[in-house]
Amino acid sequence: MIKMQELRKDFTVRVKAGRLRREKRTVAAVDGVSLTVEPGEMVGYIGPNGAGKSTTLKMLTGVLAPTSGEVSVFGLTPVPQRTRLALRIGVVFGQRSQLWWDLPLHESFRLLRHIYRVPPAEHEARLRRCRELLDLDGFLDTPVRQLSLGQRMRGEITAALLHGPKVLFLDEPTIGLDVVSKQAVRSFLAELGASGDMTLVLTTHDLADIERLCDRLVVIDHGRVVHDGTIEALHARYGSRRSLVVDLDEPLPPGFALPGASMGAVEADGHRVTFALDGSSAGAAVAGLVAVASVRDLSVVEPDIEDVVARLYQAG
Ligand SMILES: Nc1ncnc2c1ncn2[C@@H]1O[C@H](COP(=O)(O)OP(=O)(O)OP(=O)(O)O)[C@@H](O)[C@H]1O
Repeated sequence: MIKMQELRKDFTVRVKAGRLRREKRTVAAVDGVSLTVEPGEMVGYIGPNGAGKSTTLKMLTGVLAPTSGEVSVFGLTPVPQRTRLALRIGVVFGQRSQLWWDLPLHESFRLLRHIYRVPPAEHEARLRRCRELLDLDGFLDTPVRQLSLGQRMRGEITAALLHGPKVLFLDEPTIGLDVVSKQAVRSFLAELGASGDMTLVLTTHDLADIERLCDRLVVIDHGRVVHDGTIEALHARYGSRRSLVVDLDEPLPPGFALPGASMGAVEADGHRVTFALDGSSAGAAVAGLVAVASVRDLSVVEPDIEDVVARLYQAG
């Protein structure tokens, strides 16, 4: 459905070279990316600032022509076939609005129906679903320029879906949103993805988006793919482990060892101990522990994706 083969985008920039002189330099924003995305996948495309995420999305949606390599979406080449492609994809770029600034939100939706020539019944059905799930009714009559960022983003996502695309590209859909809007957007996208017939590619700096939404994580750095796989695969690659934190009535005896787990931090005079779960399940570790110690409280802590990704960026 989406194919990129050795995709590359160079920009020429002018950089300072001495007090007055400026010289031209070529920056490889995307440096040979090859990826295939199958129908129904939900792909998180992440990377540090300037890694090349937005540039990739712009090439996928026909905004920018690649310097070299190949890109196709539904078998269409985005730049020359941009109009045909636009009928089949939805695009949400935080900084570029597809809404009419001075018109009430519902007027933008009406105009989009005419532009895309969507049959009224289909338009109504899609809009109804978005109104319900994204809770739009409170601000449908408000001019777009008066909407909060979170309200506008909910409007943008609706606008991107009204013509019934099967692929949705989103660039930072939750950036700057308040907690409620963030939650609404995430739940909505999760439901959209769960339907199985929508392909979703999103860039984000918020890894909670990825954990909630994406079954595949592509990490890009300096224009190159440095990881492509599930979040679990990323944890496995970096040796991240779940940990078991226990509060004890009495400290453990000296030299205590728990099979399948290694002891980490010991705090509160030995009354709180953290074990990294190496191989065993949390249940087996807990059973081993309660057999020898009086456990007051415990929790299993999942590995932190922020940590793993930070390590990955550093390695990159
Ligand atoms: N129009 C442009 N002209 C010159 N350089 C550009 C242009 N657009 C992007 N770049 C450069 O290309 C590189 C990749 O930028 P891009 O916006 O794709 O990164 P990003 O991963 O989306 O970053 P961020 O997370 O900060 O949005 C950066 O070095 C950026 O400065």
